[in-house]
Amino acid sequence: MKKRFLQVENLAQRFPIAGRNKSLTVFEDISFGIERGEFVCIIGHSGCGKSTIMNALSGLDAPTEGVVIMDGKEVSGPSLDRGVVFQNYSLLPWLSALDNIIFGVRARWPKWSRQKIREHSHEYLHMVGLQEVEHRKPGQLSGGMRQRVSIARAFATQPKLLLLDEPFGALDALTRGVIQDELVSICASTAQTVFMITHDVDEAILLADRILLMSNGPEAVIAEDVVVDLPRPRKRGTVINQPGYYSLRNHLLDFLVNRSEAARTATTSAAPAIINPIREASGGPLPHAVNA
Ligand SMILES: Nc1ncnc2c1ncn2[C@@H]1O[C@H](COP(=O)(O)OP(=O)(O)OP(=O)(O)O)[C@@H](O)[C@H]1O
Repeated sequence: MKKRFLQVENLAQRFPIAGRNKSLTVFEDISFGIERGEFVCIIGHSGCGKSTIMNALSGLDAPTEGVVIMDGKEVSGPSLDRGVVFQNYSLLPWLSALDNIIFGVRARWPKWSRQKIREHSHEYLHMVGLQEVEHRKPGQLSGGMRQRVSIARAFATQPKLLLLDEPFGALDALTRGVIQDELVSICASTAQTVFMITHDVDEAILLADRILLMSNGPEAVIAEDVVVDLPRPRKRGTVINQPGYYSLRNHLLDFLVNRSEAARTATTSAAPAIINPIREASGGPLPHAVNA
């Protein structure tokens, strides 16, 4: 079997239940892969185990069983090869926006000169449009600006894999849209490999090459590996006009509303079924949108 850049093999996670001689099986026998340069989103109801999978990919937590192999090496702890952006920004409050990025860049390339580190960090602050506020500390920035600094810092360290855990969850719709557009263009220009958790079906369609659909927990499975067969570059305002957009969107919503519970017992194989709703629908008329 062809090995992908990131290979997740038979992952299981169990946590002891306090005061009981039992454990909680969050998921078992999860396998999937990601190609270099791919953008993969994972969607599933609250508590199904998305963050637990991300923790295993980042190396922050060891799985109970199974392995994660990145670029031929087993993930056995955190590494600067993997950048993580959380919902709550995790910036250092005593450093300016620019110094927060410099901090990450210096850790990544300790032998670089001060000037090179500064220029490189500047470039990424510029990329997210924050050059005007480089001297401000996180407490003097809006939530959206703070999240842009986090994203700039993560991209500036050029990790082999970028892990995004609902990075826009706390932002208002307008700011979220602006940063999504930035993410689309940064990913297009850097071919960054990304694994992202989101609850937002439209965001996943805008950004992803593939969307993994997770059944409800406990004992969750990745039931489907949905191909997002829409041309790039995608734009927020026009992607909805692409043929097949609503077939894809309805497929995802139908899973979340109607199928995510039963999928847990219906899925028998560790590798999820590969589904291409756009291609499947291309022969017939497009269905109407489901109200989200
Ligand atoms: N350290 C831990 N100890 C015990 N149980 C845990 C631990 N971490 C996670 N869990 C449990 O594992 C399950 C999956 O949690 P996880 O945070 O991965 O879900 P999620 O899909 O990311 O949820 P959400 O969308 O709400 O963030 C939950 O039932 C949670 O309570």
